[in-house]
Amino acid sequence: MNQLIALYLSALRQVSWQEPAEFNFPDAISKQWLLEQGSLSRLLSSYCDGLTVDLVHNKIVKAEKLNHQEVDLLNQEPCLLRKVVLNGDGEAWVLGRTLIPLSSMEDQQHDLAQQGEIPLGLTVFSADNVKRDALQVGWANTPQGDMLARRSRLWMNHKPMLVAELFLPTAPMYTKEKWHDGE
Ligand SMILES: C=C(O[C@@H]1C=C(C(=O)O)C=C[C@H]1O)C(=O)O
Repeated sequence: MNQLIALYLSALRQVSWQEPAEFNFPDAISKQWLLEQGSLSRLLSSYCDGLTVDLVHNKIVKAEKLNHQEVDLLNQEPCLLRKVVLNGDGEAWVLGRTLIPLSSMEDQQHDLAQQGEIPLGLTVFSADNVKRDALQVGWANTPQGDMLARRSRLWMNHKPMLVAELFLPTAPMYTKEKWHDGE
């Protein structure tokens, strides 16, 4: 793994997560991005010609490796740990770290362990029953400066996964253009 990505992932793990109602959002645009309820992959796709995924990690972690918050939000059980970089037109925009309990991968239409370089959101949000909850936001203190991050639990067919996302400096969230309206 690229050393910078490893540092970003470590900063993402150390975010002190806050409730959106108590968070001081730097501006309205970042607030809209961080509170997005639909698929982030879809939203990012609307800002570029090609959204691509670099899969940097895709392995099972033991239940004991989860921290207290993760256990509270999921369960104490082994998970698939998936780490990706989402690139818009070749530029690294978002780093994603997802924990998918093994029980959440059972009885799904797709084998999430074989997701590879397809954005997870495209698969999850194609399911009939999708819900997002437990959304929290925060700052990641990285060697390149502070970057916004969020974490939420996605339910796919009533089974949870925990997705943390770090918005890298070139992400469209930080560009000051007007909020994209799909035109
Ligand atoms: C969870 C979503 O999918 C995105 C895709 C990810 C992946 O491919 O691993 C990780 C984080 C997300 O930003 C989404 O689109 O909302």
